[in-house]
Amino acid sequence: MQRYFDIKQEELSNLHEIMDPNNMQKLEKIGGVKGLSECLKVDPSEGLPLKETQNRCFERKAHFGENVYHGTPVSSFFSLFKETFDDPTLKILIASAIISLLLGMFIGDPETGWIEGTAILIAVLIVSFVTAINDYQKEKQFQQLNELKNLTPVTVLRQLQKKNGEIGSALSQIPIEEIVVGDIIYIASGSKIPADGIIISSSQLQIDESTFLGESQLIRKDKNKNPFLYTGTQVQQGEGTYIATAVGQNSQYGKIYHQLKESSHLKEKTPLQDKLEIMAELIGKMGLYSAILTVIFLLIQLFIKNWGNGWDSSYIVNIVDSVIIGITIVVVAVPEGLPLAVTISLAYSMKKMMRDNNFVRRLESCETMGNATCICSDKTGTLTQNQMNIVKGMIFGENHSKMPDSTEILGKWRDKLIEGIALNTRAFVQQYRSNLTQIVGSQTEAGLIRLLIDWGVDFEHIRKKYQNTITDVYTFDSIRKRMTTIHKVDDSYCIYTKGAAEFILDSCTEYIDQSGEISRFDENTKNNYRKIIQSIASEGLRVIALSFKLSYQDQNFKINSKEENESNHILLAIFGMIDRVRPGVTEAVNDALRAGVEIKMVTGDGLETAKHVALECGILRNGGLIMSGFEFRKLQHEEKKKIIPNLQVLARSSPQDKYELVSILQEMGEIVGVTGDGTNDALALRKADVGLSMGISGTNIAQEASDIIILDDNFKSIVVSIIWGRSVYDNIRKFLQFQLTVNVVALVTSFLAAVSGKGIPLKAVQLLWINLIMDTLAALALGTEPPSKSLLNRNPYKRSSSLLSNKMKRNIACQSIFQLFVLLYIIVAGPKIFNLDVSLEDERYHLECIVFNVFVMLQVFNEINCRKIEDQHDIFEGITKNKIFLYIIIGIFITQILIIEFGGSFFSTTHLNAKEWFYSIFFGLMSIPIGFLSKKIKINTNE
Ligand SMILES: Nc1ncnc2c1ncn2[C@@H]1O[C@H](COP(=O)(O)OP(=O)(O)OP(=O)(O)O)[C@@H](O)[C@H]1O
Ligand SMILES: [Ca+2]
Repeated sequence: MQRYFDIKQEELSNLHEIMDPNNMQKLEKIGGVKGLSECLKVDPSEGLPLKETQNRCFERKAHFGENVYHGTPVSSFFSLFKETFDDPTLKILIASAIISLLLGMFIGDPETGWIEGTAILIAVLIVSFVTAINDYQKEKQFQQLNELKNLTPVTVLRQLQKKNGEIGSALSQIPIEEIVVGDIIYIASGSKIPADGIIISSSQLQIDESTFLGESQLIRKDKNKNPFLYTGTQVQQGEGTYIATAVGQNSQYGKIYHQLKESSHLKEKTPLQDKLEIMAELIGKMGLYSAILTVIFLLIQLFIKNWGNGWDSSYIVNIVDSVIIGITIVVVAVPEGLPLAVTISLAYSMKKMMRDNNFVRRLESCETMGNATCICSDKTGTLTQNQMNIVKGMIFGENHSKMPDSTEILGKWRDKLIEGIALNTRAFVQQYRSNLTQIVGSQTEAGLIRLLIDWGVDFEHIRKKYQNTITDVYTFDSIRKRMTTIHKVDDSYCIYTKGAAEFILDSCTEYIDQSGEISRFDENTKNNYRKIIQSIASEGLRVIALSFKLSYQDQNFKINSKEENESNHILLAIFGMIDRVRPGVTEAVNDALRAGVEIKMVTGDGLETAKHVALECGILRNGGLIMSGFEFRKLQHEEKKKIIPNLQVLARSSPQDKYELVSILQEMGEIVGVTGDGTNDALALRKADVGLSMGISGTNIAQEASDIIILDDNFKSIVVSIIWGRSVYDNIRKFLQFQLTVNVVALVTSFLAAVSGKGIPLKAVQLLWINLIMDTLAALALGTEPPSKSLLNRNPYKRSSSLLSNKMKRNIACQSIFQLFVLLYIIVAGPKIFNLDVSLEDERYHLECIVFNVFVMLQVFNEINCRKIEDQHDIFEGITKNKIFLYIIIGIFITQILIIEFGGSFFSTTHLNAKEWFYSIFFGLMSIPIGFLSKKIKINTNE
C-alpha cells in the first residue's frame, strides 16, 4: 500500500505552510499541479478512478487520513459527579452531616444516633447523582448536535458507473467526511473549503481567510499566483476546482482545530438564564435570612428549655441539629433547579426541534424566537417548493404558451440557446441510489437544464467539449441578478448572460426576431417585451431571460469590465418558470399572524411574481404595501420608518435592502427573525435577533451566520420554531410557579414551627427529599412539557416583560396560603382528628409524619396545577402525552409511600393508617380546585 502513492502526507502538508513564501517553489519542485496529481494517482479532468470510489477510497483514507475531526470528548460521568460537590451549600451540608454522625455515635444514643447524619449524606449523594446524570445527558446531546454541523455536501469530480453501465466521470455531491486526498473539488461563492488543497483552475476566485488571519479580508486566489486553499476558509466570490492535499486532522485547520473550536453550547448563557440567575440569587438570599432566623429561634428555645439544668452532652447534639435544619432550609431555598430547568428545557427542545427540522445552533435563539414579533421571509424555497419548471416563454421572438419540442425551434440560433444554457449554468444531474436522478445546484438553473433534457440535449457533452475554452465566469449574485460566462471558440469570443428578465432586457440592444434575423430594439418593441415579461410574472412565474454577445477577434473581452461585457447584448429568449407554493404554507402564515407575528416577504424575485405568491400564501393582505427594492432605496430613513409597518412585500430586493429593513424594524422595537439562503444574506442574518438559514439551499456562509438552520427549507418549520421558543419560555414559568410555591410554604412552615415551639415538622432528610422534588425532578417534569399549538393563541411577550407575571404571583399566593392553612390546621387540629396525644414523644412523631406526608401530597397535586400558568385552567390538557411528567409524578407518589411506610427512623417516618392516608391525599387533591378557583380572581395585567 505504501508504494501505491508516491508522496507522503508530511510532504503534502509541507506544501502549504500558512503564510510561507516558499510554498510556490516547493510546489514547482514536485512539478506543479501536474506532478502533484501524478503523485496522487488522479487525473484532474477525470477525478478519482472508479475502482477506488467503488470501495469508498479505502486505501486513500488509510494512507492520508480521513476528513474528520476529533472533537473534545464528553466529560466523564465521574468528573461531572465530582463537579456537583463544588456547590458550597452541599459542602456545608456534608460537613455538618459528618459532625452530626460523629456526635450521634459518640455522645448521643449509639443505637439511633448515626441515622440522621447518614441519611443526610445519602440524600446529598442522590441529589448529586441525579444532577450529574442530567449534566451528562445534556453534554452528550450537545455533542451529537455539534457533529451535525456540516450539513452542506461537497461537489466533487469522480468516476462513476453511469445509468447505462458506462464508466465516466461526473460531478456529484458527497458528504464532507467522504472527501479524501486527491479528490477534485468544485467550489463556488458561498462554499466553505472542505479540505486543504491546490487550485487547478479558477475564475474570479476570492477567499475570506479570516478564520486564520483574524480580520476579514478578501484574498484573490488563482493557480499561478496563490493557489493554496485552506480548510474552513470561505469562498466569497467566483468559482474554481482544486485538488485536495490534506484532510481532517492533517489540514492546517485540523492542526489548530481545538483552538478555533467555538466554545461549546453548554457554557453559553442565554438572556433567560441571566434573568433567572438574578431571581435565583434573590430567592437564595431570602432562604438564607429565614434560615438564620429559624436557627436563632431554635437555639433560644433550647436555652430556655434547659435553663438551669446545667450543661449536658446532649446539648451539643441539639445545637448541631438546629444548625443542620438551618443549612437544610438554605439548601431547599436555593433554587438550583432554576438554571437547570432552562438548560433541560432548551436541551430537550433542541433535540425535539431537530425532528421538526430546526437545527438550533445558538441556544438562546430558541427562546428569542418565541418572542419574535416580525419575520422577514424570503420567497423562493421557503414559501415555495424551489422546484422550477419552465412552462411558457418567448424564444427568438415567438411566444409559446407551452414549451415547444426542440424540433419546432428555429434552426439558426438553436445551438446558441442550448450552449448558452449548458455553458452558463452550474447545476448538474446527480445519480442517487441505482437509477434515480436529481438536479443539484441552483434550482433556477435546474429549470433550464430540465428544458435541455426534455429537448434531448446531452448538455454534459457540450460542457465537456468546451471545458477548456471558457475564459471567464461572473458567478450569479443577488445584486446583479445575473450570471455570465465568456468562452472562446477559435478566434471569436462569445458572452452568455442569463438573469432577471427585466434587467437582461435593459442591457439588450438587439433581439432575434421571428424571421431569425438580428434586429435593433426600438422603444416600441422594448415596451412590448416589457409587457410580455409582466404578463408572465403576474401569473406568479419567475421570469428569466437569456442573452448573448458575439465578437470576432476582439481581445478586449478579458480586460473589459463586467458592466461592459454584460451590456449591448442580443436577447435570445425569455422563460417563465413555475414554482409552486409549498403545501401548508398558507396555514402556517395564518398561524403566525394569529400569534401576533407579522410576516414580510423579502424576495429577490420580481414585483409581479412576488405579488402573486404573496397573495396566494396570505402574506399580502388588505391594505398591505408592496414595493420594489428600487423604490425602497430611494426613500429617506424617516419615510422608510413610516411605510414599514404597512410593508408586506419587498420585491427585487438586494441583500442590502434586507439588512436595512431589519435594522429599521429593530430600531422600532421589533424582535426580528430573518430567513436567508445566500452568501449575501449573511449580513442580515447576523443583524437579525434570530437568523434562520436554509439547510438545503443555504450556502455555508449563510448557515454560519445564522442561529437556526431550517433543515427542510420550509416556512412551516419557522412557525414550529416560534412554538418551541414559546414553549421553552412558558415551561420555565411553569417551573417557577411550582418552585416558588413549595419554597414559600416550606420556609414559612419551618420558621413558624420553630417560632411557635411546636418542634420541627420537616426534618433535614425530609427537606432534602422535598428539595429533590421541587428542583431537579420538577425541572425535568415541567421543563419538558411538549408544546401545543395553543401557544400561538397569544401575542409575543414584550422584551421588558418580567418572568413572573402578576397572574402567576396571584396563583402562587393563593396556593401558598391554602397550603399553609392546611398544614397549620393539621398541626393544630391533628391531635383531635387522628386521636393523638402530642405530649407523648411517639405520638408527636406520628403527627409530624402526617404533616410531612400532607406537605408532599400538596406538592404532587400542585405540580399538575402548574402545568398551566396565568389564567389557563385546562391543567390536564395533553398530560398523557408528556411521559416524563407522568413518570415523575407517579414516581414521586410511589416513593413517598415507600418513604412513609418503610422509611423508619431514617426519614423520621412511621406507618400511617388508612384514615391518615385518606386525609393526606384528600388535602393534596384539594389544591387542584383551589388552583382552579384562584385563576378566577380577576387581576390587572400591567404587562
Ligand atoms: N443562477 C442564476 N443565474 C442567473 N439568474 C438567476 C439565477 N438564479 C436566480 N436568478 C435571477 O435572480 C433573481 C433572484 O434573485 P435572488 O437570488 O436575490 O432571489 P432568490 O433568493 O432566488 O429569491 P428569494 O429571495 O425569494 O429567496 C431571480 O428572479 C432570477 O431572475
Ligand atoms: Ca434569497
